[in-house]
Amino acid sequence: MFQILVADSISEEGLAPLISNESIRVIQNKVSEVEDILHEFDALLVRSATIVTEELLSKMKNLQIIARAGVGVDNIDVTAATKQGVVVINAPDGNTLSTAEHTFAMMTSLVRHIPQANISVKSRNWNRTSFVGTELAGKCLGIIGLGRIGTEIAKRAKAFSMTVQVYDPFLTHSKAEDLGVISTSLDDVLSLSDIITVHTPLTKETKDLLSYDNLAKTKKGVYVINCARGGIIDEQALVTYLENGHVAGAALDVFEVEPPLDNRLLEFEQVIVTPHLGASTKEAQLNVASQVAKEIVHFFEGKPVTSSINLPTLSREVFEKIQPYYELANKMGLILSQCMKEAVKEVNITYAGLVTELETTFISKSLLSGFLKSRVASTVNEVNAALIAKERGITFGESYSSSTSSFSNSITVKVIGEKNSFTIQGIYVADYGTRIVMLNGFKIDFNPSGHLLYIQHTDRPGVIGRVGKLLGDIEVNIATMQVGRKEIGGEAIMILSFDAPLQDDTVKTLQKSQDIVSVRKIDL
Ligand SMILES: NC(=O)C1=CN([C@@H]2O[C@H](COP(=O)(O)OP(=O)(O)OC[C@H]3O[C@@H](n4cnc5c(N)ncnc54)[C@H](O)[C@@H]3O)[C@@H](O)[C@H]2O)C=CC1
Ligand SMILES: O=C(O)C(=O)COP(=O)(O)O
Repeated sequence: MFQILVADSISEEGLAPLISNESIRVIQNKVSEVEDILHEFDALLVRSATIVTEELLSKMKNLQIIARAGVGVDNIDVTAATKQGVVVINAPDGNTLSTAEHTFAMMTSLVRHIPQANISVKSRNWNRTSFVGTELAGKCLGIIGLGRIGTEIAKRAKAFSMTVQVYDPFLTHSKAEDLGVISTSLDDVLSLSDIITVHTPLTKETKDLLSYDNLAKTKKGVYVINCARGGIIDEQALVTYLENGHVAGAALDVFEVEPPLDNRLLEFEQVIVTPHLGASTKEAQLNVASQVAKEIVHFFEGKPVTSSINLPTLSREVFEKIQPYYELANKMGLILSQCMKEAVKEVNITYAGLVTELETTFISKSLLSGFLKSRVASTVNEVNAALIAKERGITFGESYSSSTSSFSNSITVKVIGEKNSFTIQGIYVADYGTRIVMLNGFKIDFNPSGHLLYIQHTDRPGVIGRVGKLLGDIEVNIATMQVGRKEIGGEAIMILSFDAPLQDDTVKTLQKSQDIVSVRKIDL
C-alpha cells in the first residue's frame, strides 16, 4: 500500500484517481499534524503553502515522489529532492487560464478603482468624483515574460484594443508576430507602457527585475501588476515610487513573504491585493489536481511520468557510462545560454567518435535542459527539455559525424538565433576530464566549471594587459586565462576563470574598454 500525504488544500474531485485506487491510501493533513509518521509516506502532494525543505525531506525517508498541483516549484527544494532520489512533478498548464483571467481582473480593478469604490459605497458614501478611472482601450500594456500565462494576457489585451509591448529575451519573432504583439527591449517596455505586468518565473535574473533603476525608467503614472511571484518587483522600490507618486497604483497577488503581515505596500490606498488567488478557481484546481493524481498513479504503476522536472529514467549501468558526457553537455548548454542572449530557433548537436556508441538522445536532452534552465518557470530536465523546446518553437537536431579530428570523441553544438549563431565543441578524455576545445571557431582549451568570463576582442598589443589591470584595480583575482585567435591582428577571444562570481558592474566596465567587442559572464 502506497501512502500519500496531501499537505495543502487540493480539489477532492481531482484526487479521485488516487482515492479510488485500492493500492493507495490518501491522508489529508498539514505536515505539522503528522510529524511523527512522516517517514511512512511514499508521496507528498502540495500547492504553494507547504515549504518542502531539505530538513523536511530528510524526515520523509520513504518518499519517492513530490507532486506540485500547480506551476511554480520555488517552494520545493528540488536539488535536495533530486539528491534524495525523489521525483518532482508539477502541473504546468492546468492553471494558466485562471491566472491570466485573475491578472486581467486585477488590471481592470486597478485602473477603475473598483476595490476602493466598493469599500466606499458599503460605508454608505456616494462619492463618484474620487474614483474616476482610466480606459484600457488605446493604452499600452507591457508584458514581461510571454510564456503560457503572458500569452493568454496578450490575447485578452488585444481584445480590449490595447497595444501590447513584450519583453521576453527568449521569444521568437514569429510567435510575437502571430500574437500581434511588439517584441522589444526591457527599456522600451518600461518607457512606453501605461501598465506593466510581470509573468516570468522567479530566478536569479528576474529577482528585483522591477528595481529602483528600472522603475525610474517607467512613465510617470504607470500602473504595475504582479500575479507571478513575489520578488520580481522590488517591494522597497515600489514603496518609494508609490510614495512619490511616480507609480499610480499596483495590483499584487503575490508577495516576497506570504502571508504579507508586515508589508508597507498594504498601507497604500492605491495598492490592491489578493491572497495568491491566481490559480484559485474550481476549474484550475480540478485540472491541476487531476493532472498530478493521474501522474502519481502512473508513477506507482512503474509507467513513465510526463511532467517530471528532475529525475531521468535510465538504468544505473547505462547512466554511469554516459555520465561524463551528460555533465559536459549540460555545461555546454549553460555556456550557450549565457553567451547567446537572444531568441533561438535551432539547436543542432553533432557527435563524433566514441560517444556515438552511447545513448546520445539522453546526452542531447541534458544539453537542452542546461540551455533552457534559466528561461522557463518550472525546472527543466532531461524528461521535459525536448517538449519545452518544441513549445518555444526551438528546433532541435542531433546528428553523427564520421569526420576524423584530433579528438577520440567530441560534441559540437551550433545554436542559431534570429540574428546570430554560436558554436561550441567539448570533449571528454578519461583521466583528463571534460574540456571545451572550441568556441565560435576559436581554438581554446578550458575546464567548464566555476565562474568564467568570455571576452571577444581585437588581437592588439595591450588588450590582455588592460583587462588584467582593470580587474586588478578592483581587486578581482584571475585564477586562469586562455586566449585564442584565428589570425594575427584579427578577432580573438579570452576565457578567464575566477574564484567567485563577478559583479555585473565589472562586466559593464570591461565591455567599455578599448578593443573589447563583447563580454559574457558564465556561471557554471
Ligand atoms: N499567482 C498565481 O497563483 C500563479 C502564479 N504563477 C506564476 O506565474 C509565472 C509564469 O508562469 P507560466 O506562464 O506558466 O510560466 P512559463 O514558463 O510558461 O513562462 C515564463 C516566461 O518567462 C520568460 N522569461 C524567463 N526569464 C525571463 C527574463 N529574465 N525576462 C523576461 N522573460 C523571461 C520565459 O521565456 C517564459 O516565456 C511563474 O512565476 C508562475 O509560478 C503561475 C500560476 C499561478
Ligand atoms: O501554480 C503556481 O505557480 C501558483 O502560484 C499557484 O499557487 P497555489 O497552488 O494556488 O498555491
